Amino acid sequence: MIASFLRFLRGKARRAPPAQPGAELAALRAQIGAMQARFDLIRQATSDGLWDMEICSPDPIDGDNPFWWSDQFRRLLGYSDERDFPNVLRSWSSRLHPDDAGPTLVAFAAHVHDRTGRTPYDVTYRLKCRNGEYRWFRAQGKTIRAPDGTPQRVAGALTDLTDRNAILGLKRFSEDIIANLPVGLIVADESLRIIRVNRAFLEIFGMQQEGSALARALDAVFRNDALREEAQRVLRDESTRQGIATEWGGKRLRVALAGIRDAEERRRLLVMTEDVTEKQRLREEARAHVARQRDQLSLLDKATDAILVRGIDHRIQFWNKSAERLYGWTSKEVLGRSEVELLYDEPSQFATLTDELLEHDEWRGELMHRRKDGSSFAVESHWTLVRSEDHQPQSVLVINTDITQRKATAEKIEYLALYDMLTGLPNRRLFADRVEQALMNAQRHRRTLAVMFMDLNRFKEINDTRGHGVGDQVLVKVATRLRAALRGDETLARLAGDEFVVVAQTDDAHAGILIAERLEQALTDPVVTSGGTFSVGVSIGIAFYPSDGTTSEDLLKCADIAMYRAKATGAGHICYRPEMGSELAERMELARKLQRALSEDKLELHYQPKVCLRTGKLVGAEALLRWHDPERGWISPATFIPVAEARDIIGVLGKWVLRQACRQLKAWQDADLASPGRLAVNVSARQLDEAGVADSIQAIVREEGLAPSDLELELTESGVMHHVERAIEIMKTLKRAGFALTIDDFGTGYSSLSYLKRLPVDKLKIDMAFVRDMLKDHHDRTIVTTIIGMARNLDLDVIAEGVEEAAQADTLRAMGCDEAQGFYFGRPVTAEVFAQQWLTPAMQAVCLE
Ligand SMILES: Nc1nc2c(ncn2[C@@H]2O[C@@H]3COP(=O)(O)O[C@H]4[C@@H](O)[C@H](n5cnc6c(=O)[nH]c(N)nc65)O[C@@H]4COP(=O)(O)O[C@H]3[C@H]2O)c(=O)[nH]1
Repeated sequence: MIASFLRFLRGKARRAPPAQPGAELAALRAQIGAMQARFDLIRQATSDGLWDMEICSPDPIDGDNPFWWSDQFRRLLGYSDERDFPNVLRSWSSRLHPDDAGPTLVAFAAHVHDRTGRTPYDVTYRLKCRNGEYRWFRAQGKTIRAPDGTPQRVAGALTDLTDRNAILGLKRFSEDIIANLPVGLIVADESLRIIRVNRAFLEIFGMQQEGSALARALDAVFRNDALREEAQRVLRDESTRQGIATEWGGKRLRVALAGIRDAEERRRLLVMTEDVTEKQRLREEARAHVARQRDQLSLLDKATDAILVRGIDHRIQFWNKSAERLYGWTSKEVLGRSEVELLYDEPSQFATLTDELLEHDEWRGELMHRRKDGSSFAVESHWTLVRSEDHQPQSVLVINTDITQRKATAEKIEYLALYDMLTGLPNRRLFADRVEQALMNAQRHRRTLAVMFMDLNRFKEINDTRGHGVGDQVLVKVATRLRAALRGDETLARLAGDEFVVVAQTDDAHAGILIAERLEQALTDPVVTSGGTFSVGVSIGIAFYPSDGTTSEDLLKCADIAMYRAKATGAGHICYRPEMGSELAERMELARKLQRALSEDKLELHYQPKVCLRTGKLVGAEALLRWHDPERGWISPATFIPVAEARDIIGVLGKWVLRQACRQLKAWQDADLASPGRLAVNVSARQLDEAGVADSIQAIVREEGLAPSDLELELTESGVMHHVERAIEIMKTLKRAGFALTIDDFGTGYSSLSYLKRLPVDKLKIDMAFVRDMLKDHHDRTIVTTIIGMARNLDLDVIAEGVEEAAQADTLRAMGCDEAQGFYFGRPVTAEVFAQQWLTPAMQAVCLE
């Protein structure tokens, strides 16, 4: 525009016709003044900057070329006067943007030099303003040339593009935004007619941009009148309304309305529609996921195991309720803290295990962990490495089970496997191990080993009569005493019941015997329990390595055999001898058979008469036990009674005999027969060891309907002397109860006169060994005479047993013996035979003449 104006100016100037010089000059001045005025008007009115350069240099882009700039030109760049922006080309060229300077100057030079005038000058470039900011300008120019094309001057205008570009760009930008918005957008007029619609809207509703579809578009949004009314209200009030939920073709839509005004102040309705189907699906999925997770977490909370999740940085991310209970820290206290610092005393172990986990993705094992209160406890820990989708380690799921109880149980099981619960002593298994070790040691150092088998003497009876509680107390106290009697390298164990064993390194057999004596000594004092005080003796069998055996089984067996011998003989301890082996086997077999015979009621009593030597009349009978074994025939009580004593069968056996004898006597009494007198029953020395023996004897007699005075109890002299004090006590009780008491086998037990005086007995029975040979053996005769004299002095009756001949009976009568018993008067016979022979009136006395 400016260029054409310049053209017009120049054209006019050139076309002015020659006139009168004065008038012409005046006209010309007037014309120039008018043109100047018009030019000034244009210059001031235009927003463009004007420029002009006279070409006086061959190089049009020489910086020193004089240039004219209009004030507006300077103003566009922020300058106000010529001093800041001198009238030379450099003022302009030096302010070109470095990227634009080259092309611009080239275009300028090309235009000026092109004599044909066909190269236009119309360029866009950036110029630096006074405030340092670059602004876009469009420059258009035109070169005025001589007729031969030589450029004479070049002038043009500069238009500021920056603001215009910004407006146009903003418009384009906003249109781009609207077009590319993922939200469907409609602009509607006041009648709710669509003015504009964007692509997203059409996509949401599956429409093409054509009239009928667009007409339906609003219907699609405003499916109900309420919504339409709402839209009109928003339009009217220029308000906004968001979050309106509606549906279209199975899609869930969220609509927002806004009432606005356009540039011309007309009311417009913006309808923004978002397809939230997928978003809502994802939200619902996320909600379900969260709910699921919450459920899972609550399940994890219900788990009895401590479950935690730690990050790869070891910091705790999850901590369930059981973990809170187990460790004492709440979830709040531990989240974000390092598991290793919290639970581990040994971080190095944690580091090693973490390396293992990273290698194998899993680790399981036992660990010691720390609680909040500082206490340590054992856990079984299971670690699982959780990896991300790209297989990078992400976190570790840890499940910890408290195994304190399990470990304690395992330890207890282990303890029970090796130790006796009651006494805390090693049991059979551990003892066998210890013997094996001792054997290896003894072999290596060529030493002797003593293995001792011990059995308590009165234990079964204590257990039976006072109950297991008291029996246990006895065992515990005995164990304590035996242990105290041993040295540290001597092992004591309890095998079962009242069986204890010892293994000890010894220099010789004598050293072994000394240990046994120490053990016996330990039990000399009575054992005091809540159920009574008991004298508990012990029988000890000793076997030596290597003389008696080289294995633990052999040594124990030999010691066991020796123990039975000790028990049978009443000796405290006995060392094993090879011949004991077979004897024991036989005795054990016998004991087994005896027990069976007793339980099967295969035993019976025979009765032997006792006769008054003076009158020849029956004064009583002795009940004698008989056992007929189908294989071995009749077995003598002299054989099986010691076995019964050694095997603790004697208590039961004795009671059976007493009860049978009582029943028989009662039967005779109840029958219309002559009185058999007192019935004598043998009481074994071992029976006296039983607790409450006096009570049980009385009870049986009472139960069978007899009086103690109906019975005579025979106790062997040796048996009484075995535990004389105790025997005296029991005998006193029995005597007080009314039983007649006789010392059996008198003369064999070495009882001293002092003891004899204290024994509350009625009668002495001279052992048949003296009676048998008294007529031939002067020595025996003297003994018999002495015993009879002693009895007289002590005011006791005396009876002789084993009287087989009349001469013996005569002699005994002559000696002053009161009664006699023996084959001469009658053999032991069954109850029926005895009744026939002795209890019918005619048979009441034997003829002594
Ligand atoms: N050679 C010979 N022997 C005669 C004569 N008169 C009796 N005998 C036997 O001598 C033993 C007498 O019994 P004892 O001295 O109490 O000796 C008894 C007694 O100590 C014990 N005994 C027998 N029965 C019982 C019982 O029920 N309980 C207990 N604890 N011991 C019993 O067994 C021992 C042996 O009993 P038995 O074999 O029955 O032997 C009986 C009897 O059969 C005779 O003139 N000549």
